Amino acid sequence: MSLDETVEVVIPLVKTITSLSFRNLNYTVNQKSTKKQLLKNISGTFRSGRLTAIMGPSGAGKSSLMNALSGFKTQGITGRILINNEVIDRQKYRQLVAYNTQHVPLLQNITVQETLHYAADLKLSSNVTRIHKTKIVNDIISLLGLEKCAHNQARVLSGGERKRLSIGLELVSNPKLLFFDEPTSGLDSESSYQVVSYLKDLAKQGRCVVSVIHQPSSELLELFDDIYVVADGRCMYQGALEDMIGTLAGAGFECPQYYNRADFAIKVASTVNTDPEKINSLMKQMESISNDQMNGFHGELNETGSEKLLNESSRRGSSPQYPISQFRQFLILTRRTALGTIRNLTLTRLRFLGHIMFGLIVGSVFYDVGDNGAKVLANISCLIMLLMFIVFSNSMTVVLTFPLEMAVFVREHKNNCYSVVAYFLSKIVADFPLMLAGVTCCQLIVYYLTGQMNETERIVMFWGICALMGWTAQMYGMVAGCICPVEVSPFVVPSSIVPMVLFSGFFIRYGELLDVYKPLTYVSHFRYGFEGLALATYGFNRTEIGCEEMFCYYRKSRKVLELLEIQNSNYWFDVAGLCVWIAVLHVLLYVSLRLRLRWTR
Ligand SMILES: Nc1ncnc2c1ncn2[C@@H]1O[C@H](COP(=O)(O)OP(=O)(O)OP(=O)(O)O)[C@@H](O)[C@H]1O
Repeated sequence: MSLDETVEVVIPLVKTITSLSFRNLNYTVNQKSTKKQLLKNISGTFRSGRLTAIMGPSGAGKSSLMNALSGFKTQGITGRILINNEVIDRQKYRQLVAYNTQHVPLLQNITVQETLHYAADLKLSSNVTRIHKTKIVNDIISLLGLEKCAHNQARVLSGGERKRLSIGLELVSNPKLLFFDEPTSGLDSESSYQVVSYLKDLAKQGRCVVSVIHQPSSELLELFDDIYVVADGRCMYQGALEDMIGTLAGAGFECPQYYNRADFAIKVASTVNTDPEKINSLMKQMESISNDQMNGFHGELNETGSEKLLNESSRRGSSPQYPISQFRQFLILTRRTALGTIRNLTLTRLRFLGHIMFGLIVGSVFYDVGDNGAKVLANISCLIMLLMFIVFSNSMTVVLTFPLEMAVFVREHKNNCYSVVAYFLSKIVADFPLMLAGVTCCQLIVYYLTGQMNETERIVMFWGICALMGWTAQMYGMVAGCICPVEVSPFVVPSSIVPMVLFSGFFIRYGELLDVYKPLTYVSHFRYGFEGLALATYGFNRTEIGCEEMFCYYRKSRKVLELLEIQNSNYWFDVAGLCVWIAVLHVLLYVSLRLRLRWTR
């Protein structure tokens, strides 16, 4: 943990949560050369069994408070978070909390029911039976009124349905603490009322439910028990809804008759800079209430036996980080990714048919050039074309689909659903077969239509290089999709691949390069791919090339190898070069996933 990460999260060892308190929370971010304080020594308490609304003007720090309390952000945050006045470790805290952010990313091609099932598989212990999980999922579907769309894929859901599904995802593990960031944004008044009613039901069942709410109608506001108003990163009011107007009036802010109470509170909070004296005294009053509450809880807990609870929890020992083993996580994620890929019919079909179409087009353009001494240059061009297609098609499709999956990965990993290793391995395994199938079809069509040598060893060697290039390209796309923002990666991938093509040995030979560029040929995976294909085609004791003309300059394959300056090259060296590339890209992908999580801390 870095030095500035001094949040002391006290994760309770107790089964029943009665209160979540936070003391002197500060949240500071670096902005250019300065530091900006988003939360300023803010304190408060949320009780279970009650639905609490966090309100405040835009930019007051509501989402920042949620991010800090949910543990989704840890960098730059200091202070204490206590549950039942006990300090708990971060790991346990994350297991108790569910955080529904404003925009929950969903896997587009998975249905509502499947999404909840996968969440149950990942979040519930493997001791929970399949039947029990199905019951939990069905209960959530009916609780949230999702029966009508249970078999719809996420991409066709309405805004309200998406919202309810995202809430359902948090309910699967029956968390004790639930945070929602504007769960009604984008919903009509009726859907908003429904969603907040669900939240109220959840709170009534004994959970601690806190929701940021933006300008609620009077009817919606009535559903909340407690209100927490944030103004400029500080607490301006906390307490019961019915006491709010009285408290504000006591501080000199009189609410006009028939005025919406939420609007009035936000209006008062907006005067934080214009009427600082009155607001400051209100904030001081709230701070002293917070202190009193903390002291009160401390007494309460001592009386009701927090010691007993602590002893009980230590007997139970510390719980593992994830509800299921990493191997099971890997299996579930692989299944889910594969299902998503198969369901993405447009892209999957396009990708597969694209390979076949390309094979047919290139094969017919370069028809029968493989064993023709007069068309050697055309055959070599065909090889580089094939490689370019394999690389661009496999890297670009991944680069466009990966970022959305990344958003899901970040959310689920932060929710303690699975490890980075499990996700990393599942991603590699699940995407591999489609790539291999496409590349195999494409290269076989090209190989036969262009009339290359019909020798098993050559066919296998040719296929091996194409498969390794496809694998390299796919990994390359994943790394770029993981590190770069989605607006940048479609540019980064082609523009970084083109220089590799330049040093492949096709456009300019090794001997013709300036000395300064020569080392780059060892870095270019196109060099290994192109050289490997050329050797599989013309190397390995291939002596004569067919010739239908009177004279063919490239009658001997040795001449072709000399033309390309690869007469002394070794096919297995090229295979090794590509394997090194693949290994490095795997390491890079793992590091990028970790970096991605770090950037969102
Ligand atoms: N990473 C960041 N770097 C710099 N400033 C930030 C960062 N995150 C948030 N802010 C700023 O902090 C302030 C509080 O942001 P926050 O999102 O918590 O406000 P909010 O009350 O949730 O607003 P809204 O109701 O508009 O969503 C805003 O002025 C915002 O611009």
